[in-house]
Amino acid sequence: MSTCESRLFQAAVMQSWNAIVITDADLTVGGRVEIANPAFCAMTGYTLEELKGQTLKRLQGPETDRAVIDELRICLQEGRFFEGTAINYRKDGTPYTVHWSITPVRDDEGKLTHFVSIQQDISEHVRADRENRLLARALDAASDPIIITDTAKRIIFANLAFANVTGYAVNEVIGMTPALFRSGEHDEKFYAELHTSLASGNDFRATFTNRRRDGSLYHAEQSISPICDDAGRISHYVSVSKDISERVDIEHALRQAATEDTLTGLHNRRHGEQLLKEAQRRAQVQGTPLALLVCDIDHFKQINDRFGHPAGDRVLRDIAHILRHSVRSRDKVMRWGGEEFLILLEDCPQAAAVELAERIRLRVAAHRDAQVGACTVSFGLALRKPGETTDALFARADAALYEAKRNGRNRLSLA
Ligand SMILES: Nc1nc2c(ncn2[C@@H]2O[C@H](COP(=O)(O)OP(=O)(O)OP(=O)(O)O)[C@@H](O)[C@H]2O)c(=O)[nH]1
Repeated sequence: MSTCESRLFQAAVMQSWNAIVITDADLTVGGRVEIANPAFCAMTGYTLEELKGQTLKRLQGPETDRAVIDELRICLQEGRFFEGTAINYRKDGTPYTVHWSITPVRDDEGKLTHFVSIQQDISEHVRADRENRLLARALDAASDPIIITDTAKRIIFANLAFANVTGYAVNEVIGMTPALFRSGEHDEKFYAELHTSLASGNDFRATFTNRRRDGSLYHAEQSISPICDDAGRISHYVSVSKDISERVDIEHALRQAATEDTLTGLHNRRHGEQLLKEAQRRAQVQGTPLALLVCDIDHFKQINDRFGHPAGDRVLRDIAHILRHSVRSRDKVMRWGGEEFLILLEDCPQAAAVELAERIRLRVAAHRDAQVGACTVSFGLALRKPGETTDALFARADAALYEAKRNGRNRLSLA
């Protein structure tokens, strides 16, 4: 090697960020330090003068892993390369975790002359790694579902509670976006609010309806918060949720029980009265037509008497089904009493209401129950007059129904 090259190598060793120490190969005492660069001195706290001629055993201490040292010794004795990690101690007694790679150096005759050890203090890395593992274990132990996503909305962490609630294994959701759990129950406005809130650095809290792996839905009270990096830029989002399906299901059942007729699934009378009042108010304000169609099954008592109550119930359900599937989606069909139904038609002119009643009449007449056979329905139709109350409107529709019954049934009568 030329003098110039030698100078260059020396400069490289001295300026290296990695700690470099070179010992002789006399393993009877343990290899004495010949060269140590400034990074090594800074790491250990010893000066070159203090290290020179000494073995590196002085860096070992109570927590130094004996097994690693034994393996190191065997490797060096056999003149092999060694790589390993152990705890060493600085001059002031503080421990640090060091990673070594030690290369044996031989002379022209192949005789071992030195060992070059390149070392790195990885204490910070080990500490951060331990802390990360502890945090991951803590998140896993949390009973509430937690996920962390990156800015591309990809899931980078999901805890066990999340896996339990969704039915997905943790590794199945890593790399996916939360769109995987979309139920279709939320409109675009909901997601727009979510994105606006998070993009402006605010938390977003809402009750989400999500889809599990098996397709079933669950309800979660979810809080999503942005997490910022050291530069203050949003780098991740953490979502903590609480499965509230049981509560939502109970609330839903209670709401249904309060508003729905159990036999037919139509709006019940109590809820129907409220819907009627709301429709009447809208018609009043907007000046739009409001039609009320009262529909009653003809001779229903005879059906009960001849075929029994269960057959009567079946007919009620079938006719309710026909009514519901004959109207527009915005129309309201209610079970008003035993065999009497009310159809509320907002913004519906008389001709359209008459046409609808006729359509229903024909469909009911065409329907055959295996036991009961065919049955018919009669209608009374009233169109709201300006300023008319719901009671007065209903009374006129009911009177028209009475008229239809009196005139032979299976027909519509106009108020
Ligand atoms: N199966 C069954 N029957 C019911 C239910 N609610 C009321 N009813 C019966 O419906 C029948 C109604 O009889 P009516 O009011 O005399 O009327 P109708 O026999 O249909 O005669 P018209 O209306 O004049 O054609 C009664 O026998 C009630 O007991 C129900 O939920 N299920």
